[in-house]
Amino acid sequence: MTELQMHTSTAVELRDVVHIFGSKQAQVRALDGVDIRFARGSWTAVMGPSGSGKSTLLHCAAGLERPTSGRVMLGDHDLAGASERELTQLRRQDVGFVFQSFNLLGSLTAEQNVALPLRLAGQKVSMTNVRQILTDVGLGDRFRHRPRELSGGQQQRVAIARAMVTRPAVLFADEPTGALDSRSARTVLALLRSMVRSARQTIVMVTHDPVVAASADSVVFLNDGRIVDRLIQPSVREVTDRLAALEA
Ligand SMILES: Nc1ncnc2c1ncn2[C@@H]1O[C@H](COP(=O)(O)OP(=O)(O)OP(=O)(O)O)[C@@H](O)[C@H]1O
Repeated sequence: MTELQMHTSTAVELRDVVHIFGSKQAQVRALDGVDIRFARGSWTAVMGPSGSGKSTLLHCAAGLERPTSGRVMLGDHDLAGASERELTQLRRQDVGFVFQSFNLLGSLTAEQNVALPLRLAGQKVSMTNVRQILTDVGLGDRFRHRPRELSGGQQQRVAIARAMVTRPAVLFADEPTGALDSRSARTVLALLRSMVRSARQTIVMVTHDPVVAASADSVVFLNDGRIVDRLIQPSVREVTDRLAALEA
């Protein structure tokens, strides 16, 4: 049995999801009937041309955006029926995010930023654990630094540490290696792999980089708000070729 075949349960599922932005005169159909299932303990990269709907897919899957129609299941929870309060609770307990903009709080140190999701969820904060995660992302000597005292790549790693600290069932990441040099990117990709392998966490990641995408178990391709292909354990070359064909 392959690693992929062992994944039995579903972490996230989108069923016929449509998402329309804007009013009648200027409507954009960002997602146009998306059906996809992300198995527990799997790592999926989402790729596609600019404007194809990748971020919208991530936001709908994570419950940050309510789709215009269709259903989103997060584990056993149907997000369509969830109240704002239930959604907030789900996001705090079951979901981690890494955004392109990092979203760190400028007045807090790196370790305070990482500890924040635990505090918000009312969980006990172990500073040893927080510092271990910061050390894992290569910031063992930056615990007390504030975001403005860190480089863009270091801030991105704090954001990754913060998303990992609650050990979320699903981690959603938008360009998680976008601001990193190739060495830091490799460290982060190895961390993501270990989350999937040892803790059976699920990762859904948007990326423009074929090398990063090929680190995942599978790569989903979007075009004009529709899923047009899915490659299982592709090579960098296969990803590059498929993307080039879509962007042509
Ligand atoms: N808040 C919004 N209001 C109106 N249109 C939007 C909004 N957000 C996104 N869109 C439109 O929806 C479509 C999909 O956007 P989305 O950000 O999901 O694409 P993407 O594939 O992530 O793009 P990129 O690779 O450039 O980040 C685009 O045409 C975009 O202009």
